[in-house]
Amino acid sequence: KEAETQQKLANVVILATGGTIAGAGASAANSATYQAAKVGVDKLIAGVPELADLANVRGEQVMQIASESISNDDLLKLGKRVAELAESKDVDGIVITHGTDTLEETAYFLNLVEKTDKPIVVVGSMRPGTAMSADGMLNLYNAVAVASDKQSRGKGVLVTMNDEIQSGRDVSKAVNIKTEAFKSAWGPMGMVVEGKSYWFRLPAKRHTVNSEFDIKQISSLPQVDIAYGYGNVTDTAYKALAQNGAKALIHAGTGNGSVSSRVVPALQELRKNGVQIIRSSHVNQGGFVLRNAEQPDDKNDWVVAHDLNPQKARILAMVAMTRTQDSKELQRIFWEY
Ligand SMILES: NC(=O)CC[C@H](N)C(=O)O
Repeated sequence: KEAETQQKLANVVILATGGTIAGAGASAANSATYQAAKVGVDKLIAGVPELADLANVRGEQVMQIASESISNDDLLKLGKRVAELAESKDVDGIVITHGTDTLEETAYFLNLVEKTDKPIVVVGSMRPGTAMSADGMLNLYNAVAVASDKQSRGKGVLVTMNDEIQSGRDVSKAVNIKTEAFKSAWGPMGMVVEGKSYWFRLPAKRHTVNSEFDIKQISSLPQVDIAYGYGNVTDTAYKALAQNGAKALIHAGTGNGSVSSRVVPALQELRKNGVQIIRSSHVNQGGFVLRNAEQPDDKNDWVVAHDLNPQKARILAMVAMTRTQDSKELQRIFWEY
């Protein structure tokens, strides 16, 4: 009988990378003061025995770090392992446990480069498993539920936090400390309740199987950096980043990606020297940058990031620049993904 149920259940692999979902604090009252990336994947799985009702689950420890320390090489390593598993006949879905600080970057990266329609779900938690009202167990249960559900196929990389199913492209950490940390300007795609998914929206942007990018063809990512716009800003950071080897600079601009008159000449000069300039907005949850609004992008030969926040714009620029150095092509890619 047990063998029969196992056959019917989906096979889900949990790739663990660290973060608070693998965190541990000294006392149950430590919801914010604790060490991330302490608990191994087998212990995480053993902590939620109900996972066995949803899927045949097995775990792999890909790395064990706090997500603010994830490097481009880590992204490539994870992306390549996801692709290998997605090709395997006996894998139906993949869950990635991840720190929440850069979860949105990894989810968007995978959304761009994984050529599969199998569900890929990225999940984290805001409180360590040792804390009162820890959220990791339920978030993980929901992630495995979504990853084992055929309905989740072909919808791009997903994020399950706080009972919601979010698009990995759109979602961003908008609140810290609280468990309702992840929001999208365009709303969640659905809800997951007691192991069942309820869908309401589909992504309109190109992703996974419809993407022109493929992790198998990417062996390194170019250096792309971010500089922040604010009152009284100088061009020091922009120049220093370029001097240090940045192939593209993401301007984390004020408002609709506006650029201070003290910074404009440096960015024009850098573009002439071959550095791509990409204007985004650091407005929380709703930056929206249009070409030639605020700055003459056609004249300057700059690119706009549209609704992508600066950290997501960095991911797309890196992936795009593995294929093209042409600013018009880059702009097309920024409209389509
Ligand atoms: N809630 C979290 O996961 C944050 C922990 C840590 N800073 C990380 O991103 O991995």
